[in-house]
Amino acid sequence: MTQKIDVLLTNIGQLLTMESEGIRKGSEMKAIEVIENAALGISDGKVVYAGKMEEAKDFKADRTIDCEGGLVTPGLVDPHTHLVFGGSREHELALKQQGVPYLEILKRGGGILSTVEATRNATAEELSEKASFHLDRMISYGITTVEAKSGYGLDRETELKQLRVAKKLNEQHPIDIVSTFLGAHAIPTTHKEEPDRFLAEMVDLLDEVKEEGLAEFVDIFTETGVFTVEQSRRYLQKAKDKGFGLKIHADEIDPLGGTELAGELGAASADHLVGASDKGIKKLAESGTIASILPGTTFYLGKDTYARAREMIEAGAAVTLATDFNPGSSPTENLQFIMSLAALRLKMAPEEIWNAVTVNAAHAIGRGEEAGQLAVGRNADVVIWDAPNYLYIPYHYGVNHVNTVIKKGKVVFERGQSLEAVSLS
Ligand SMILES: N=CN[C@@H](CCC(=O)O)C(=O)O
Ligand SMILES: [Zn+2]
Repeated sequence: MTQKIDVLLTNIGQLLTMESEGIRKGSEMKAIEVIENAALGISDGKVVYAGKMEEAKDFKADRTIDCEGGLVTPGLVDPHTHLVFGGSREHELALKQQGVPYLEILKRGGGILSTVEATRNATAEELSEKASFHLDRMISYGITTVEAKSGYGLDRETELKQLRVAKKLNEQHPIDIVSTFLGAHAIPTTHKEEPDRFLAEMVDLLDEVKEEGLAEFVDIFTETGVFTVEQSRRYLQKAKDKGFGLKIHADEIDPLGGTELAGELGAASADHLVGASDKGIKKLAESGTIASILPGTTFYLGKDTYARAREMIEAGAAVTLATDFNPGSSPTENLQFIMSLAALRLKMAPEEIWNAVTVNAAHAIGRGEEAGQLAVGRNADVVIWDAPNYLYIPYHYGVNHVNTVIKKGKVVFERGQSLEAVSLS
């Protein structure tokens, strides 16, 4: 019997549904379900069919999209970005080339602090227009859900301004935005000698952030010259008591022990982890805190040592990957490039990489039940790729392989001609 639906994707060479009951940890990250010669049915913004093409004959769709034998996957989830900020920092590239370290630029009042100044000076409209431009680019790269941190205000007014911009964009833009309060991103020059007083001011802001529904998570930069592990523990415990989920910029540059702290506090994720200790890795595996690895940042900071993803996976931890999109240490919206770095530098297997940017990424930002999978009944957030199979995306690096992006059943990005599929057929 004929069943009327809104959209039917036909002629899918490989369909990755990424169906998973929960977070994928350790060896589970190798699991991947591939349906060949598949079709995907969508109605009212939800997936109504994901299976073999020959079993989809009874669907009558308002719109049919021929995927030309290409790959179809869930929309990608980027679980760590600094989306809303003023200005840009291209002038820092020359300093980096001269060998000036990232933390030294910050110490001189540049780095994060220069973006703080630009963000304080920008109007909400200017910030929104700029962030919207970056969101459009993210969608074009296949990202349909993104986390966005504040942290370029370091004062009440500007932190709230950033978070309100993100909240409004979440309502207006097709992409789903999950907000994190990162008021503890750096010590402002006004509080240089009084980091504890500064953290107390940020704690005072938390009730307001909660009441206005401006953030679900609270994050802190635990790093040499920024906040100590002890300060981070006290700060995050207060945030946890107020009902926020936790995240930590942990062991990005110096191995201070932020990874252990994330596990100890039951954080949703510990992010960066380049200097994570053996003890920290063990703690991640035991605690269920997701290891959020940001290889684009290591690449852009010109480091040779990357986070020990293999050891984390082998210890049984769940790994996710993110762009860390920000104006200083990782100015890119291209999560596909991050997938290539994960293959080449982190030695992650393609199956692990796909689990990292879908299932685990969604869980890292509290969207495990909605995003990152194409099971019947879930949101139809879908990417149609100009690529013949899932191995192809990390392999052919540095370019955009997206053909079409569908968000909650609506086409939100279309490249038009399927260049790769044409040349690959
Ligand atoms: N390390 C701290 N925060 C960002 C960088 C922010 C910036 O440099 O503007 C990060 O995750 O890399
Ligand atoms: Zn970050």
